[in-house]
Amino acid sequence: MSILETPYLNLLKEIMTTGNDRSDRTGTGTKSIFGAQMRFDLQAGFPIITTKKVPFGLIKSELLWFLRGDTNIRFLLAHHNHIWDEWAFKSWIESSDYTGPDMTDFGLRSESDPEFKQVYLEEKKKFDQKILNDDVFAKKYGELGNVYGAQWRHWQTRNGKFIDQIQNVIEEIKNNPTSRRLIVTAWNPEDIPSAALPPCHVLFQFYVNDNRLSLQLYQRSGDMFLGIPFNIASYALLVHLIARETGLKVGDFIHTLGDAHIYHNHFEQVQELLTRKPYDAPKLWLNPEKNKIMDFEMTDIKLIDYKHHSTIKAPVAV
Ligand SMILES: Nc1nc(=O)c2c([nH]1)NC[C@@H]1CN(c3ccc(C(=O)N[C@@H](CCC(=O)O)C(=O)O)cc3)CN21
Ligand SMILES: O=c1ccn([C@H]2C[C@H](O)[C@@H](COP(=O)(O)O)O2)c(=O)[nH]1
Repeated sequence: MSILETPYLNLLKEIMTTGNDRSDRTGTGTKSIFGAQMRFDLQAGFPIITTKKVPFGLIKSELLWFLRGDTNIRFLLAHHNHIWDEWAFKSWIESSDYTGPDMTDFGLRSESDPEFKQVYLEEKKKFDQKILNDDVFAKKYGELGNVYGAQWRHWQTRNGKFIDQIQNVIEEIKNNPTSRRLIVTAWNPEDIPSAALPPCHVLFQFYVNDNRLSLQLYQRSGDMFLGIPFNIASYALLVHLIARETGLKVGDFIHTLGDAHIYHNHFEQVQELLTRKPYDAPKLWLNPEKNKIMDFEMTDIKLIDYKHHSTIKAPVAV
């Protein structure tokens, strides 16, 4: 059987050997190429990376969070998902309400200074607890602004109305499957200056052929080691969910990247990953009793036979 993650492994190799050395916003430094594409046949299995352990539970809770139109990290914390913490924490420590120890540049500093890392982890733990237990605090500091959930489900128009792009595209897929306008965009130029992190997965388009639903994503910036395995699994899951609601089978997921990069402090991890032999891809199980994306909960979504190598830890660039 062919190995589903081959396009991912090949792209890692290509960036390691031909990538440009570039400085970046986070001060970490990357090797990067511009313009790349991976294609995954979703009939052949579920494209989750097997050469390291990818925490699928976090991917499920993040996607359900987007689909709820939620932009507050409280829902994620309640599901033990911490992948968005740093960006909320940043707005907290930069606010005038924060009076704790100096947290300037906490991302990079905690990598080089173990003593500081302890102080930082303590502060972040307190922050997370406060988000979970204090409604007023959560409303003010758990909010990430107009991130994916907001743009997908309640894009705000000039005249104060809201557009539900997900509901609209589902209707269009059902009623007008050959449409070439089956698009959802998260990139709203008006919101970019105020966003904690401008959207990385910027725009996606659906395509229906032979009763199969395909999706192509344009991602402007991809952290190949940490972010991309999440993004691949997340969009593959989205195709399955929308296919379920529209009564279609799954087709391809095509992942198109702008700046595809590997951070300098991920090189060793990437080398280690590339020595590993991938396993056959698992299958996705969706609760057969559910048909509407909004009805899906964590326990309605499972991977069957996800065989994988061990976790490889890597620091996230903030
Ligand atoms: N530099 C950077 N890379 C990203 O991938 C990224 C951002 N920033 N900012 C926004 C989101 C948050 N994302 C993240 C953040 C952290 C992990 C991460 O640390 N993943 C670990 C597991 C974490 C855990 O188990 O809690 C991994 O091994 O995949 C992954 C994606 C993706 N995005
Ligand atoms: O879903 C995501 C979200 C973020 N990333 C990565 C890509 C970059 O490394 C950073 C974002 O930094 P920018 O300077 O805004 O490009 O996060 C990802 O891979 N996937």
